[in-house]
Amino acid sequence: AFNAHQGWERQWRTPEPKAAYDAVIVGGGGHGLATAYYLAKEHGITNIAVIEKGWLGGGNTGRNTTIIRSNYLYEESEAIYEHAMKLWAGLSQELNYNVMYSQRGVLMLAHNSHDVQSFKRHVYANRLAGIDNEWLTPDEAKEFCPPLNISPDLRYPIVGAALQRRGGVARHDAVAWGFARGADAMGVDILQNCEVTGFRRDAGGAIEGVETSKGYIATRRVGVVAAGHTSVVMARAGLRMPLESFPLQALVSEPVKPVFPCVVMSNAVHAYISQSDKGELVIGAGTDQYISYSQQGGLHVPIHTLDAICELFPQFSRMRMLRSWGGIVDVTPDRSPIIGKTPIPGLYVNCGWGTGGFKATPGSGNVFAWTIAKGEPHPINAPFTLDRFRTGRLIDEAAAAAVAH
Ligand SMILES: Cc1cc2nc3c(=O)[nH]c(=O)nc-3n(C[C@H](O)[C@H](O)[C@H](O)COP(=O)(O)OP(=O)(O)OC[C@H]3O[C@@H](n4cnc5c(N)ncnc54)[C@H](O)[C@@H]3O)c2cc1C
Ligand SMILES: CSCC(=O)[O-]
Repeated sequence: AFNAHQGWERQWRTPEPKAAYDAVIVGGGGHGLATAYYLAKEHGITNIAVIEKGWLGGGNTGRNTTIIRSNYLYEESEAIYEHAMKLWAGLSQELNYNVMYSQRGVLMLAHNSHDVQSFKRHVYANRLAGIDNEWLTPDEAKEFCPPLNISPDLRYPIVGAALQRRGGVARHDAVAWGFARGADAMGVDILQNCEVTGFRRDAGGAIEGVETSKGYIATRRVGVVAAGHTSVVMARAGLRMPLESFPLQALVSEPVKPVFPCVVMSNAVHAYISQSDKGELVIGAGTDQYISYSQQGGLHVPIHTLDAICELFPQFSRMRMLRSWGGIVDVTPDRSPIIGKTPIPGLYVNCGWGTGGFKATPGSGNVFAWTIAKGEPHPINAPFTLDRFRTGRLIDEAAAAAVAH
């Protein structure tokens, strides 16, 4: 808000680092800020620093297409994404900040018999878990989303769709700002433009502090929530992570009147689309197929996605695209996150959300805060161990992770 006397009121302080904190969160994205918020709010730990090398929300949290849903296959996944969905429902009230959460429905298109089998399996699994998901015929899909082209002449005709009516979108910036303002109000220091460059460990190997671009900070608890850079940060602690980082691109069109009622995703043609409250069509692509820490990608990827969008929604073929961008998504071999302890005492990690972690933001921060506060994982994130890649107890969500992988 603009204040005639103070100018733009600060939503959060810009403190200098203290010499020591009870906990440090590496990464000022939605997951990191949510973790700090819930550490303070639910566990009474307020002497915390969130250390962000750029500006808060400038990573994937501020670059994603904001799709929110919980229609994943395995019970472990259903639990964490549903935990998030329940927190999303009251998040604007919780933060006293309008995160513009809109449950407009997420429609996942089936284009072939494999898609039909896969999505129907998700529908049945979700219903067994008490999660809404329903199978639609092409005509029913078009009734729910009138712009959809269900002509049998399509290169990849639509043969059905899975609809999660509770799915939707939210405003990504507001999520970061809301958690940042709430955490700051409880005494959390958010240190922007400050990069974690290393870790210090005591004689027993436990964490005793972090090196940063603004000097050393002592702490016995560090939570790394660095998304696409997690592998880089954890390597500085001597840990090699089962992650690969890829560019994932998105783009927006010129703003138009409300024309698109829901979210539509298509795995087969690598495209997903919704319309922002400002009127832009928000369009997402699949990942570029090479490992990179660039927040840009190849032009061929959005062009391929726009081909698919124009075939699915011919009325958009003359829309002008305003801008495209990329983020760096950290992908695990089974497309499920890693949230928990590491082999280094005092070092915790929350990563591997790949192309689909925005939807988990409040749930992820909530259970990661529990894990850091108590030194043990919450039952909801307990299955998402780093060790599963050694034991083989994988949680394979490649199908549910959907379009982008
Ligand atoms: C184009 C695109 C579209 C997407 N669409 C969706 C979607 O529709 N739905 C969905 O659920 N998910 C989506 N995602 C994925 C989602 O954005 C991410 O999984 C999620 O936002 C990750 O949140 P985060 O807070 O962990 O990461 P970020 O928001 O990336 O935060 C990590 C932060 O760590 C900081 N950092 C890194 N290294 C250091 C260091 N050494 N020191 C200090 N700070 C450091 C970074 O600067 C960054 O700000 C999409 C991603 C992209 C890129
Ligand atoms: C970028 S894909 C979005 C999702 O996972 O719902």
